[in-house]
Amino acid sequence: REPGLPPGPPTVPLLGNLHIFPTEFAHYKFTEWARQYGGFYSLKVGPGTAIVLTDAAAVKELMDKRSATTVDRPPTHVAEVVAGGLNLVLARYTENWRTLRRTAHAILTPQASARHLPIQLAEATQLLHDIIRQPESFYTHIRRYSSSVIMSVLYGKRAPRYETPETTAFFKAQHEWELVLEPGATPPVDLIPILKYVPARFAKWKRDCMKTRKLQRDLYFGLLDETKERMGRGEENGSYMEEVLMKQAEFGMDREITGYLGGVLIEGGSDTTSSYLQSLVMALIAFPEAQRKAHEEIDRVIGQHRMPTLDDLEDLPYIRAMILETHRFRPVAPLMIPHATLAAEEYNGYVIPEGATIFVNAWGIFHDPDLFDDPESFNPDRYLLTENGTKPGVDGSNLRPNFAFGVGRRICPGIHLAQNSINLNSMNLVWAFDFAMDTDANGKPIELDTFAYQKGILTGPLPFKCKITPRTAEKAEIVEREFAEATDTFAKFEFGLSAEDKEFVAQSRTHGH
Ligand code: HEM
Repeated sequence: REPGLPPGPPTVPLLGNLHIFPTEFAHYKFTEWARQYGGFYSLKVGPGTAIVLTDAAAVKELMDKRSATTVDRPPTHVAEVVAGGLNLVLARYTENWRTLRRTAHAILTPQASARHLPIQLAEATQLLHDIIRQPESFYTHIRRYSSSVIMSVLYGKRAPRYETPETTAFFKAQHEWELVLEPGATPPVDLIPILKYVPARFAKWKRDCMKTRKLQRDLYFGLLDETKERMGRGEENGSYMEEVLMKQAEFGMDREITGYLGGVLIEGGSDTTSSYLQSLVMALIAFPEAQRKAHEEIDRVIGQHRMPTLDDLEDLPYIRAMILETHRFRPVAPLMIPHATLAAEEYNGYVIPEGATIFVNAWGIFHDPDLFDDPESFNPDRYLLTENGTKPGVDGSNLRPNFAFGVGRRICPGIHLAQNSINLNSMNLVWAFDFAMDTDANGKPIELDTFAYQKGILTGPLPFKCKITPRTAEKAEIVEREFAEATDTFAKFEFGLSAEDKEFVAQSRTHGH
């Protein structure tokens, strides 16, 4: 460790801390180290340096205030090979990133996101309808919901079933993408660049990258061309990619970059929202007292005879607190997405070198016992006591309610669309259902493992079993009625459906009536 760097675990020659660098669930190890070395420490990764921030004041200063220097991402050779540097999430600070970001920002404003509420509402009703019919498949129903919303919003084309071909193609491409991005899936090409030049026939990782590239391109450009053709026929339905295509010149987007913008937004929008909602269900089961309070509030404010609407949220402080608590309890991106520095910075008397990777340890901050009372408990009440859920008397002003969505110039551009989905579905799920642990053959409840999560930089619960029952017969009827009434909204997004999807739609509508 060079002099001037913040402290960190002892290093060994050449490797630095590489031999102890966690390859999965890194946020747990990073948090353990934070309790030992403090909220601002360094790790040596071979010749490179990584800084881990587990201190909200340091995050605010370095990531938000000095975001002009901390806006970069570390080099990821795999992302270069697979997406030609055009993946907005992983792109370095380049002209292409700026173009992608500007366009994403322009089409994802709060006002623009509000225009997509009708399809979000309709899809959220289908989610309740699907869970009523097949409660045991709630996990995939939630995944279908988020994938269908993002496809509808971007390309004006929905996914009535989990098995809808575009959804299946996306999940397949995404799975391959996650595999090649997994630490250890490739030799350390970013540390030892010469490895990039091994011919593909000797390097399986290169062939895997090319396979992923093809899967992504087939899907992204297929959807883009379909949107263009639909516009050519005069069948616009107000989707985001229509807007991008119309303003391509104004946004400075060519075909290549436009295709990847759509693709990365499907990626960013699908499993993040579904992981969040799956975590919420898990938390409500594991912490029945929180569920009881949420039920009590929603019964009191909404009553039994109508579904909640987004406007109701204002009158539902406990539900709002529950929504924030879910972001804290199980953040979808526990280490956010690593940033990197464009120039050296100084902080607290230490140096952060140019090109250092910066991990914002959201997990470690959200689970810090000095900030949060009993951080391992799911307890929405903490957000009724203070704005950021911190213990009364502790300074929580370096946090903010949208902290789980990232920092500085890289903050999630999908935040408004995502938060609308989260708000709507959180209210709906609590209003409609009782959630309980599954029982064994003797009727004994089977405890949930609330740490059974997927590996990866974005994470959500592994599939789990539980019992979901509609709270009243009347509520189940209201859902069926609303679902039937959403037919016209759905119809605008149901073009080019496969024969199976058409059949499914016809059947579920009859059922709805
Ligand atoms: C529960 C929902 C979501 C959560 C918690 C979430 C969280 C995050 C986080 C933590 C980051 C990294 C920010 C950083 O590097 O500082 C991020 C980036 C990003 N998110 Fe989201 N996100 C969600 C939904 C969405 C949706 C719906 C979209 C698309 C419509 C989206 C698109 C993106 C993109 C494109 C980036 C990369 C931005 C960049 O690097 O400039 N996300 N998100």
